[in-house]
Amino acid sequence: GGGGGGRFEFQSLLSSRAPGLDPTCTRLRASESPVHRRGSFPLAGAGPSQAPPAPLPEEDRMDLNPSFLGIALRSLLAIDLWLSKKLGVCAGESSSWGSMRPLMKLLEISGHGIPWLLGTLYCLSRSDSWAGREVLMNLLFALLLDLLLVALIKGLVRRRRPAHNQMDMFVTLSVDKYSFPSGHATRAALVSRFILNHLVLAIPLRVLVVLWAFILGLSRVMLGRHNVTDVAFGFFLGYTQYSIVDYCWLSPHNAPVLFLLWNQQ
Ligand SMILES: CC(C)=CCC/C(C)=C/CC/C(C)=C/CC/C(C)=C/COP(=O)(O)O
Repeated sequence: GGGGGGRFEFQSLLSSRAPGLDPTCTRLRASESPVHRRGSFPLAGAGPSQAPPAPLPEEDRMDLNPSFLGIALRSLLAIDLWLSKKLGVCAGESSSWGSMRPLMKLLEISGHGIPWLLGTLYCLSRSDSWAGREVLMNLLFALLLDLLLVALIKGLVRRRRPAHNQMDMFVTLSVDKYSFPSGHATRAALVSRFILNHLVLAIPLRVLVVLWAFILGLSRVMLGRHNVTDVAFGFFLGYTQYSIVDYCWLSPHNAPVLFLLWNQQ
């Protein structure tokens, strides 16, 4: 509104902030906005001596000054969605790189939980040395920990997979309808760090392991399964999981029962 009434309304909103409200941002209460107040204008009787109004429920407020962190997160999210859409070049058969889709799906299977779990169990059953069994037992523990943590975070965050994803994945768990974090990216980082630390490999093979992890992560975005941030956080989580496994390293000294039980198989 124009004139003194309008100016007074503006001042009263700034100076009579309710003590319970966030002091870092000016909140405009919906019921006090000029739109809602149209009937009660001008505020001649509502002077500064009047007691501050009681805070309204959260849903009745509007942030005029979102925090720097909020703006940064929203911007990151917008860039994430835009970049992920641009990189999703194998999301469908008719996409620009649609002919590469079968290769990307082969990569997908190379990082799937089932081949890794079954492969580890098979090697454990064939291993005839204590040292080999110890490493494989820890790899099994790492893979199971990974499945558990990823399922937990996916269930908590519940971020939907990108709209351009086709849900045609090989055996999934119910939480795999969610995309944050990428289970393939966590496994890629975890398993490659594990292999690099526990297998003696020639340099070209070590490079190949790192390349596999990186390309597997990239293929998740190219297939349209994930946004870039799902994969980036997946790599971080998988890398950290290895540190947890290394810290809790199972051995015949700290987990004798586990090793004895396995030996009786
Ligand atoms: C064999 C043993 C000891 C236990 C089995 C444990 C178990 C529940 C295995 C399930 C494996 C499974 C179906 C994993 C899902 C892998 C997957 C599709 C992840 C999704 O990856 P994302 O990158 O799309 O997030």
